[in-house]
Amino acid sequence: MTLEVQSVAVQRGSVPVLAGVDFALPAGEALFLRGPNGIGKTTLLRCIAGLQPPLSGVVRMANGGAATDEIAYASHADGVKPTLTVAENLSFWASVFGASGIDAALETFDLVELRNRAAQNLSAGQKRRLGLARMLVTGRNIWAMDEPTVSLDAAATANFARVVQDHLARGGSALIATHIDLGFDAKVLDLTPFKATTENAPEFDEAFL
Ligand SMILES: Nc1ncnc2c1ncn2[C@@H]1O[C@H](COP(=O)(O)OP(=O)(O)OP(=O)(O)O)[C@@H](O)[C@H]1O
Repeated sequence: MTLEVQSVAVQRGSVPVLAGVDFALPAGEALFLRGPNGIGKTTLLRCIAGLQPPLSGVVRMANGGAATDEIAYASHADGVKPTLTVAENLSFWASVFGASGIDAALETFDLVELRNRAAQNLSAGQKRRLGLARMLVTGRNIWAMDEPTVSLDAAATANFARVVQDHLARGGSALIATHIDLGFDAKVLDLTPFKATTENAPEFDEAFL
């Protein structure tokens, strides 16, 4: 269950952002994506999650399967439906992914007392916890997460780190764009050297600009 990213180039708004990104993410491991603001962490995660195609290169499972069938993606925007309650949001996602049961996810992210509150009435940190609880109910093996600890307090951040480590111990994997130290060891990929230039983004038509 290894995710392979091979020679991937990505663009945003028709402008090449990264080129030549290569890594493998085996089961049981996490990889932290780092780099300065605007380097392309979000763009790369969106590509790996299947929300936009790569300019070139390949994202796939080592066993030949489709990566998009294995990945659950938590974006900046949380993917939370504002008018549904906490429980309804999680039940909705459980049904989308064919999983059953939301109780463990509610407990894990300290959402039990908030289960009947509309998501639009949650605080920023509570909403973020709901977005992360969604990862659990998908039943997916690979969690791709973009700045998952934004708005979380210290206790919730530590809890999130434990949840990810439990996920890894069960054979899952995690690809996490984060500027903070989550307090557990994982490989780090600094994207700075992969910043696209017109030389290493050969499919970019400069005359288009
Ligand atoms: N909708 C858009 N249209 C055009 N360009 C965009 C769009 N969204 C982002 N960009 C640009 O694409 C580049 C990569 O942005 P991206 O959000 O992937 O970076 P990031 O590494 O995740 O940044 P941060 O650390 O600030 O979250 C940036 O230069 C950004 O300004």
